[in-house]
Amino acid sequence: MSATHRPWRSVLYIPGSKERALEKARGLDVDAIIFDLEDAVAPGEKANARETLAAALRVGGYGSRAQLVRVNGMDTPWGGEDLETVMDAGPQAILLPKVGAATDVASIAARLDAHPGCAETRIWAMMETTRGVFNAAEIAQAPRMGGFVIGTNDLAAELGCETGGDRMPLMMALQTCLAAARMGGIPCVDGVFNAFKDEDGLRAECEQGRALGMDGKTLIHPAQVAICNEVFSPSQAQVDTAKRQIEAFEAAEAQGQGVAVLDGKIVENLHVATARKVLARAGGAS
Ligand SMILES: CC(C)(COP(=O)(O)OP(=O)(O)OC[C@H]1O[C@@H](n2cnc3c(N)ncnc32)[C@H](O)[C@@H]1OP(=O)(O)O)[C@@H](O)C(=O)NCCC(=O)NCCSC(=O)C[C@H](O)C(=O)O
Ligand SMILES: [Mg+2]
Repeated sequence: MSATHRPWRSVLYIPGSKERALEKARGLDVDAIIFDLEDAVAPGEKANARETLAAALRVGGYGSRAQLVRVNGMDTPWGGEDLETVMDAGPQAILLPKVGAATDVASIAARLDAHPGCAETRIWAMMETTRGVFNAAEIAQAPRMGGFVIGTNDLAAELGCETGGDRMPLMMALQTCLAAARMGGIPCVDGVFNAFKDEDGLRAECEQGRALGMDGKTLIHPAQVAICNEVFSPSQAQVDTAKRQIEAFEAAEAQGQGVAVLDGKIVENLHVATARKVLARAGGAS
């Protein structure tokens, strides 16, 4: 399934060091998993996490959930070894932290090009630095680029802004990254909601992310999954309309028409593209 035609509603971080969580994720109703070697893993656990994660990836069992591995930055003592270990597993995607420019991505893409097991591996970018925000458009079009994950914690820390409430201080960064992702034709997944026991707060932030146009949200705890899937899933009425729009357009096309009419409204190519995205968002992992 291509990145643009699959759901990205719920994207769960799992610390690479936690065997129990790695096991539990095989049964969770999430669209994607971020296996984390970066911030969820303490410095003293980095080497152990790398091996624990490599073993879990070899065993597999994550079904149709998309799988991203977040490595440590290449400017840290761990990034290089993370990348070597992860490349040997032939991952679907590598998530780079604190991407500041397209060249950060291009240098990793060149290393993937040289690795025989990584022909299909995509690179995702954590958008969580002010430099990254201002270079978002070029990053979205970097080689092998698969999508953006917003890092609201790092962004807020660098900006020195407050994160609670309506996230107004982050809005320029969120919308800039989202617009760049749309220009590059890649998914954009919102940042985490830290207070994982606050269901109302999570729901409100999911709704805000959906209203902004985010494809989904990153999560830190299994208890956040159901609310996130619910908010980012289209309603049954939206799914039905999307299916009918596609059918109507295909029927019109078969008769040599470029435009269909459904319920008194025109259906053109762009509506069909939106309808297909609605159906993609309605999908789930298994
Ligand atoms: C937040 C946690 C530390 C809480 O852990 P814990 O107290 O162990 O939670 P529970 O006892 O409630 O766990 C219940 C069961 O769920 C499993 N579990 C917990 N978390 C996960 C998970 N993320 N994935 C899969 N399974 C999980 C436990 O193993 C329990 O299972 P069972 O034994 O069957 O009952 C913890 O949730 C956690 O570590 N979360 C991940 C934190 C993380 O990944 N942080 C880094 C990513 S966020 C980030 O970096 C943001 C970004 O970069 C930015 O800048 O914004
Ligand atoms: Mg971060």
